[in-house]
Amino acid sequence: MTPLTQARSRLVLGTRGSKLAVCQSEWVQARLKELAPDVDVTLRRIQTSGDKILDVPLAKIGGKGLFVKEIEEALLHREIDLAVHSMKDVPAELQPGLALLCVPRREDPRDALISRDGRSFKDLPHGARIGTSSLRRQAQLLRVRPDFSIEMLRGNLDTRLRKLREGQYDAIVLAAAGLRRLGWAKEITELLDFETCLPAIGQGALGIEGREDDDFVRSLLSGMEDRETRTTVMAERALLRRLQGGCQVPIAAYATMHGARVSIDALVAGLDGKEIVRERAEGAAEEAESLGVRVGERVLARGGDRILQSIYGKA
Ligand SMILES: NCc1[nH]cc(CCC(=O)O)c1CC(=O)O
Repeated sequence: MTPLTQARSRLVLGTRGSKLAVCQSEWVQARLKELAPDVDVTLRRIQTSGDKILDVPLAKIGGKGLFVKEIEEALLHREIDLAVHSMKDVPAELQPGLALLCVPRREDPRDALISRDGRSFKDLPHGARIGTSSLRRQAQLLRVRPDFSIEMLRGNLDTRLRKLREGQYDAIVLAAAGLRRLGWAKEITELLDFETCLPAIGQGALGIEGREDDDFVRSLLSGMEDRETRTTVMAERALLRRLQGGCQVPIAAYATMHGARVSIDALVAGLDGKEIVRERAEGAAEEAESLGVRVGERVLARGGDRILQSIYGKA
């Protein structure tokens, strides 16, 4: 092994500064303390451009990469040794030389409705003001409740909840996983089922990124790896790469595993945000490898090509 991948007694874990990012990073730090008590892991906060630019929807400023660019640079410059991401914020492709060294067990992937007066989704008044900047959430909510008035909402979870409490919205939609990790599950009015709102790719899952040749960190993290989460999230991300999705084209997908079979529910909102294509792509992965199931033509052909046609007009 090269010197830089040898055992080290100190590691630096890079994290964004949001409450959720720090909470997720501290959880990994605590798990590493259990798994490797002799290794000292310190957190280093790194502000990303996605954290700085808060006054426009992500779709307009370049999407997911804004939450990881500066962190990946710190990894490549060896300023940090690992970083904890929400998988839904990780672009389809990582920077060369970097890898997801660990994918722990997934939290609840569903979206959650938080309404100001506790009213459920179906009881929200006609024309209710719903706070979300996610095209994926917007397209699916309007399909069921075209009367809703969707209004932009960005910022960290605490900011979004504050804006709701201040009366700027009748309800907002957030990922249940983030609320649960912060101990705010009591804020949830209703968990939205997959028929109403299919999750973002990777929603509820964490990914721990590091240098792909860092066998030491990879071995430390192996005790936190969850094979089923890795396989299903990799299947969703393979679909993301095939559909070249991102914030601009609202894609939702959720993969489940039954033995060695992986099935993916995928949804792509038409470019006008109105037409919804919902397909269920069934497919048997010859083997669900630890690096993630191969999302072969068979899986996509059963559903993906119709999805591709809905976006690009071609298989
Ligand atoms: N950039 C927003 C973001 N990234 C990850 C989560 C939630 C945590 C997760 O999905 O694991 C959230 C908040 C939200 O969508 O409500």
